[in-house]
Amino acid sequence: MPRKKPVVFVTRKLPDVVETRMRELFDTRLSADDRPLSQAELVAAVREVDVLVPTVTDRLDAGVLSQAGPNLKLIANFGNGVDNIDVETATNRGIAVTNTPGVLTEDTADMTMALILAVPRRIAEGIKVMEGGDWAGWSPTWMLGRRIWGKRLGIIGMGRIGQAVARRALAFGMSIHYHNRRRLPGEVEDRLEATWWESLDQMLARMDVVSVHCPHTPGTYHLLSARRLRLMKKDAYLVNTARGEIVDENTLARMLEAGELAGAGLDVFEQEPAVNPKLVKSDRVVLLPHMGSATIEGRIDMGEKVIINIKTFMDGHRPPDRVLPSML
Ligand SMILES: NC(=O)C1=CN([C@@H]2O[C@H](COP(=O)(O)OP(=O)(O)OC[C@H]3O[C@@H](n4cnc5c(N)ncnc54)[C@H](O)[C@@H]3O)[C@@H](O)[C@H]2O)C=CC1
Ligand SMILES: O=C(O)C(=O)CO
Repeated sequence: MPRKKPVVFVTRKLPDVVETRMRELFDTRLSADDRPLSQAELVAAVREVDVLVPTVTDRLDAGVLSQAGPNLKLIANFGNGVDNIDVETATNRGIAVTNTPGVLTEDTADMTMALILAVPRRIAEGIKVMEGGDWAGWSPTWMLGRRIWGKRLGIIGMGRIGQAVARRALAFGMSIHYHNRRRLPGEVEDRLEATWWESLDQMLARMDVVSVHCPHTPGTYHLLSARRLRLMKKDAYLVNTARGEIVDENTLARMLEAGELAGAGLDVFEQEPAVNPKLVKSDRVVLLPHMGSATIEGRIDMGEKVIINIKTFMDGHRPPDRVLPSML
């Protein structure tokens, strides 16, 4: 007799090709309307299904997980960051967690590099001028930004995305500096011409551009606290495509307003989709709606990873992208 297909609940609309394959392989319940689920809706889902496929917009906290039914064995996150899931509680309850690392590295690094270029070179302001029909012609002293070449880039979290950003920035003539939980092997440092800073505080005080690429965990919440943001040079720029919670957004907004930092490029925010109104008003920032990994190719690759993780797990093997609390 053929084995019963696992019941898989997908919280958001995924690319058609991914949904089609999921329907072929699993007893798949797709999102009826593409919107974040409420906590009550998540509870209803985890009570019933074998596998949940959430995204960054679904908060699977201890409260929700405590109500999981006996069938729930896997949370296969459609996303790299797992800060939307209480991995420890899930693991303690015998629910495995997987994510989608690697396939969105290059896309997110591209978007980061775009912000590293866009903010100092005032690209968004230039676009506004053109859209407003306000261009009075070239002038030697108008719309001057800051040169990228020769500047110091400080990367916080030199993992997959951090290193992919370093490769790009090196090609733009920036000098690469990084702070990471662990120092990289010598050959990787040599290839990236990267300087390691054991002290984040010391690195922050010397960089022209700081780019955030560590995960959001209890240990990195407000890693860029008010105190640390104030260590940055007044003419420095901050770029964050990791998670909003890593930066004290209110302090950042106040500092930008007061001219205590030159600018910021942000793809992620503390209370998404809400954005601090001071940031929205500021000419010193480029804001993006969490679109670091938003390519058609990337989203299909993420879907494939989710499918492989579910299939491997359901076939009784260790899924390739298992996340354990000790990894966070
Ligand atoms: N904007 C977007 O659309 C996307 C955002 N992301 C975010 O990017 C993050 C990083 O992704 P990957 O590079 O693939 O992860 P990764 O695990 O390869 O790299 C993270 C690095 O941060 C380091 N780290 C951890 N805690 C640290 C700390 N306290 N101080 C300094 N370094 C620390 C780790 O040692 C590791 O080297 C994800 O966790 C996710 O939140 C990921 C994909 C898309
Ligand atoms: O995968 C992630 O971590 C995201 O932020 C969305 O791609």
